[in-house]
Amino acid sequence: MTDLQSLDIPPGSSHKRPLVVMRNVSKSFSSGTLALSDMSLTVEGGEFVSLLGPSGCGKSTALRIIAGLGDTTTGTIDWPASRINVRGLPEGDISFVFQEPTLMPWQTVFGNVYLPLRLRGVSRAHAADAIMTALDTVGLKDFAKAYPRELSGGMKMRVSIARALVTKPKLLLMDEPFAALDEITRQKLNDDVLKLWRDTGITVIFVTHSVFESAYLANRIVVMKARPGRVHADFPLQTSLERGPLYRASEDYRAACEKVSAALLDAMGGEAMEMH
Ligand SMILES: Nc1ncnc2c1ncn2[C@@H]1O[C@H](COP(=O)(O)OP(=O)(O)OP(=O)(O)O)[C@@H](O)[C@H]1O
Repeated sequence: MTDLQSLDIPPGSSHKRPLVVMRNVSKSFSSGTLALSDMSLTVEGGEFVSLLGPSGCGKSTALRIIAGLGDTTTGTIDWPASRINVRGLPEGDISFVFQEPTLMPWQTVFGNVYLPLRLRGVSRAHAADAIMTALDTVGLKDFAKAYPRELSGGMKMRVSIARALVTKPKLLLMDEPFAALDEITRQKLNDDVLKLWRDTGITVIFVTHSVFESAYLANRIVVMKARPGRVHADFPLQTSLERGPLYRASEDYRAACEKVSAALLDAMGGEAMEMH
């Protein structure tokens, strides 16, 4: 095992400047709901951060604000390592994967993955290599001509991930992407995302309700507290094991689940919590 692997840091990742810095962000909706209050979070290049917390604590709101899909009421989002466009966003550097795969049923897998490049004016012929590489990354190279209706739920989610990767983003934002899938498919996709993270050095912020999923995936856990949403705990999860079947059966993983679970329980003020 190399030194990098033992530190659980993917090769090729940059640790010089933070990728994104969220400073004292508050968000009020017109309904009067204060969804986030004074939230600060700095994410370094190459991290796999899991954002975890009780329902309604503002996880999706925080992720959407980072993606530029919603404004802050107060506070700032900075991108020290990126070139910023006129909208204040490192547009090409961010991709978002939602809970639903949101594929266009009338388009093939290839056509669905092409969408972000089509929106940038790239011709189909010029985009073809990037599309096939993204499909290869998620194991769907042989399904380029298939339509979404021919795919299982897990395969549709893979297409959604390929579509997010086709622009080669630095930061992948994932909002409970596997919550609707069965447990075996979810575990398989967890392994696929880990492989992707290790192979590419991409930075991931992954929202989940699941203690088990966050303890399996992340090398940093950020637990949020509700009403109003804010960061309650922020800690690293390190292991000398590569995340995979051995890790899933290990004492390190059991201890990680316990640690994450205790932090979540604390964020919920000791309310009864079901582990899932
Ligand atoms: N567009 C909106 N308009 C008004 N209120 C909103 C809007 N979006 C979210 N909220 C409210 O903001 C708070 C935070 O919501 P958010 O969806 O970010 O939480 P969450 O932690 O992602 O929840 P969950 O885990 O249930 O998905 C909630 O009280 C929610 O009702």
